[in-house]
Amino acid sequence: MRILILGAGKMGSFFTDILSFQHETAVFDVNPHQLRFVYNTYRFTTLEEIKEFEPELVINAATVKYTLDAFRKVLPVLPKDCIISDIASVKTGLKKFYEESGFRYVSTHPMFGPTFASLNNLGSENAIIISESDHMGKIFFKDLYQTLRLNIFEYTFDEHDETVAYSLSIPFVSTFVFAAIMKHQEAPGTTFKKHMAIAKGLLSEDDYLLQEILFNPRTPSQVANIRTELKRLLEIIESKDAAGMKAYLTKIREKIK
Ligand SMILES: NC(=O)c1ccc[n+]([C@@H]2O[C@H](COP(=O)([O-])OP(=O)(O)OC[C@H]3O[C@@H](n4cnc5c(N)ncnc54)[C@H](O)[C@@H]3O)[C@@H](O)[C@H]2O)c1
Ligand SMILES: O=C(O)C(=O)C[C@]1(C(=O)O)C=C[C@@H](O)C=C1
Repeated sequence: MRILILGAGKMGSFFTDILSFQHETAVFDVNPHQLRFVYNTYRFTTLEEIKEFEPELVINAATVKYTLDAFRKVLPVLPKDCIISDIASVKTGLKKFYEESGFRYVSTHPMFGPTFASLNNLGSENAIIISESDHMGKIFFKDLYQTLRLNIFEYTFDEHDETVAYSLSIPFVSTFVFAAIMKHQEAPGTTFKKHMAIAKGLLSEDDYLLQEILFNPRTPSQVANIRTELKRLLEIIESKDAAGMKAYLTKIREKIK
């Protein structure tokens, strides 16, 4: 299959890497320097090259802020039967865009990235496939993700946004709060070091990616739960309420079972 990948960043180079052995791949990036890090693939910098390549599938791995721009730029040079796809962490605006595009589409979200996951062992990682997607497109990504041993879940666009509002924003916000009150530690303990590693990894991610995950309309109510729990915890701590503490620990241990 002829596959065009938009964006030669963290995820684009990963997808190029895994697809280039079985498919004819090409990578297009607006920043030609990024193309130095992709191998065994065509490296495109112009729309003419894309047109000539006649891709059958496009995987949009451009910076999340530019997902729609990247599509809009290449759509005019794609064959009409090409399937377009994205792997964006935030699906805002995509459903409408796809429906109006006239192209078959498939939207998925690999719930991992190179910051924390080991990309050569993804057996404990997950991927979401959006159920509104085209049948053939879904089959392609199901096969690919199965080959990577990922656990696959099928959600609608709405269910995806709801899940992400919880499963990304809660750890993100907890980590931001940890970082916000951070003081340099000369002799940190193990738990501190683990939190610190997460904070450093997370804060190395693209600002816009972090922002868009938190600006998901469903996020504020999730973050408000953190405030409620912190208030309760502070009451227990300030009043040295041993029974309250025990009950609280029992409650939260149940939660993580
Ligand atoms: N990083 C992660 O952990 C992760 C995980 C899952 C999904 N995603 C999603 O993958 C996508 C890419 O994220 P990333 O972390 O690889 O980003 P990245 O910043 O590492 O790379 C993005 C690349 O896109 C290029 N680009 C920008 N505009 C472009 C355009 N119009 N056309 C072509 N290329 C363009 C940039 O030059 C850059 O090389 C995003 O949609 C993100 O939400 C990221
Ligand atoms: O970079 C990583 O390894 C991640 O874990 C990335 C992570 C996450 O924080 O869970 C961040 C954004 C995604 O869309 C999916 C996963």
